[in-house]
Amino acid sequence: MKLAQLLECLAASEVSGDAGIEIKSLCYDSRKVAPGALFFALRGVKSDGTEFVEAAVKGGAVAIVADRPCACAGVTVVTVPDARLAMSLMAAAFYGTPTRGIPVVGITGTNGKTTTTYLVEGIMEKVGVPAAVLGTISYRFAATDIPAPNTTPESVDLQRILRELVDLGARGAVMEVSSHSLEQRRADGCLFDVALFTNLTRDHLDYHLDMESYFNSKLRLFTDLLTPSSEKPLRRAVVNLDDPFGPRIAEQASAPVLTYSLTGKADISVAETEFSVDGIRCRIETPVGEISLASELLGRFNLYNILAAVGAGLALGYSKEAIRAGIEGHKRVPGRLERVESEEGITVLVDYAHTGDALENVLATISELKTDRIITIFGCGGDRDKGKRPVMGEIAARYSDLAVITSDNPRTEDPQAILEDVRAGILPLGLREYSLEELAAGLHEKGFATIESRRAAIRAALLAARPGDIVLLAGKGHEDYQIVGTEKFHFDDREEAAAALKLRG
Ligand SMILES: CC(=O)N[C@H]1[C@@H](OP(=O)(O)OP(=O)(O)OC[C@H]2O[C@@H](n3ccc(=O)[nH]c3=O)[C@H](O)[C@@H]2O)O[C@H](CO)[C@@H](O)[C@@H]1O[C@H](C)C(=O)N[C@@H](C)C(=O)N[C@H](CCC(=O)O)C(=O)O
Ligand SMILES: Nc1ncnc2c1ncn2[C@@H]1O[C@H](COP(=O)(O)OP(=O)(O)OP(=O)(O)O)[C@@H](O)[C@H]1O
Repeated sequence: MKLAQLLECLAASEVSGDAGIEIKSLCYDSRKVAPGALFFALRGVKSDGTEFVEAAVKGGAVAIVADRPCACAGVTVVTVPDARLAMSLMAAAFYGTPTRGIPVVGITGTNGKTTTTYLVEGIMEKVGVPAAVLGTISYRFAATDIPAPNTTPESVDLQRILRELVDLGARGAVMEVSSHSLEQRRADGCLFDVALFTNLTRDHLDYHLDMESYFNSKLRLFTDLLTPSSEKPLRRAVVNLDDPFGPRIAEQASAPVLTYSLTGKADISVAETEFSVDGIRCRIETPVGEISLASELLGRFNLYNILAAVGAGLALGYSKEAIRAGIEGHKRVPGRLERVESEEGITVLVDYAHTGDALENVLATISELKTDRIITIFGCGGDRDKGKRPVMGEIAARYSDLAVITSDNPRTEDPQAILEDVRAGILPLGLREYSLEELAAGLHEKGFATIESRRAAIRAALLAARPGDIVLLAGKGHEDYQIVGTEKFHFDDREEAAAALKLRG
């Protein structure tokens, strides 16, 4: 494609050099540049892309886009007000705007994005719209499953992947849109029909600095994303009114809003609910009538995800029947309260919760289900935030009949030292501390244990469990590895739990 053609999608640009040159690829990293590429010099957290212009040209770049003066002999230089925004819009144009003409749902929020994307995918499937799904777990469509280094890929990668999946037959798209990506304008260039807000809790403040900036990043999905053309502005916003930030999003959204709530007045609300270890049964009131459904998803926060998906389905104009069937038949969400089959009536759940907040959230949800005892196996990563260790210890012990502290990617730290940091949060509770041998003899009173090997911990916990108990394996979720030192070993909580259940005989 000619550079001049690509420039048509930008409102402002200044070109020095030949705009008639052919652009063969787009690139934002000089280490990956190919001959004929257009190189975007981006401002980064660690470095400044303009420092790599020479390297990019050496690698074959034929033109540069930058938002600061950046002279480079022999290549065309395009100066724009915002290089990241220009990159998004030009990437969409380069890949033929893959989101044009298909329904596209963008989901943002601190929690619930992954689960909600899977539910919306299920609904789309029921109306004959096979959808591409992009998020934390992978970027996928049909048999194509591309590993996801980021929740929302960089715009050049995002548009390329969307093009690939649409060419494979995707007729819709459901995307998790992270706050980082909104701040860095990775999603401008996507034509969203529906923007959905789940919730906003404290997270990522190392990057966004304060809650207000974090909120403002999320808000961009509902207000001022730019697209290569104005052909399809946002059609509908779907907003969780129970979150304190929800009403602010609803007020400022640029499209008509569909609200949902579990506790108050909203367009979508719940008339009846029943939570159990088998799932959720509920009767949902919507502007087009009631939807009664049963889902295998567990707990209150998944009811929020269901309401969000109902909102997306209604916003797209789908029937109540398709919405019900899509949610009831949804696919397993890897590592999000994912069940491991047990024939003995023990509910074994694998969840990705690896922060204090997430762990408390999951445990509070599980506690609402009618069960016997709760056993939690968890750990904290090495070479990462040490402050959360005692906090997670205290939370796990408070909610559980048995909390088993174990390893979760110790990396280059001494695993025992990490376990000690977690244990320090439990000791003040004065609970009984079980040794491995004592645990083998049975769990007689509330307590905790410290078992360094995650495999041994899972086995000990599952041997101590009895029918009616819930056993939560927290932290790893869909991850299938354990990092010890600098080595990565295969380790999958779901496989380990299945093997441990077999040992019960
Ligand atoms: C903190 C953050 O978001 N970083 C993003 C940022 O990287 P950076 O600022 O560190 O880049 P940098 O190293 O300073 O380099 C600046 C520029 O020079 C380029 N460069 C650098 C070195 C070189 O030799 N040559 C070269 O061209 C880099 O490719 C970059 O374009 O700009 C890069 C290019 O746009 C992004 O790829 C990168 O995302 C990294 C991969 C990342 O991990 N981001 C995470 C935090 C993220 O986005 N997470 C969210 C989900 C969060 C959640 O919900 O959990 C996500 O959507 O995944
Ligand atoms: N609506 C919700 N509110 C609060 N917590 C939730 C909600 N939905 C899921 N969770 C829990 O939060 C964690 C993340 O869930 P999920 O993966 O669906 O969200 P996410 O926004 O995609 O987060 P991530 O990008 O970290 O995967 C899991 O531990 C899950 O059990």
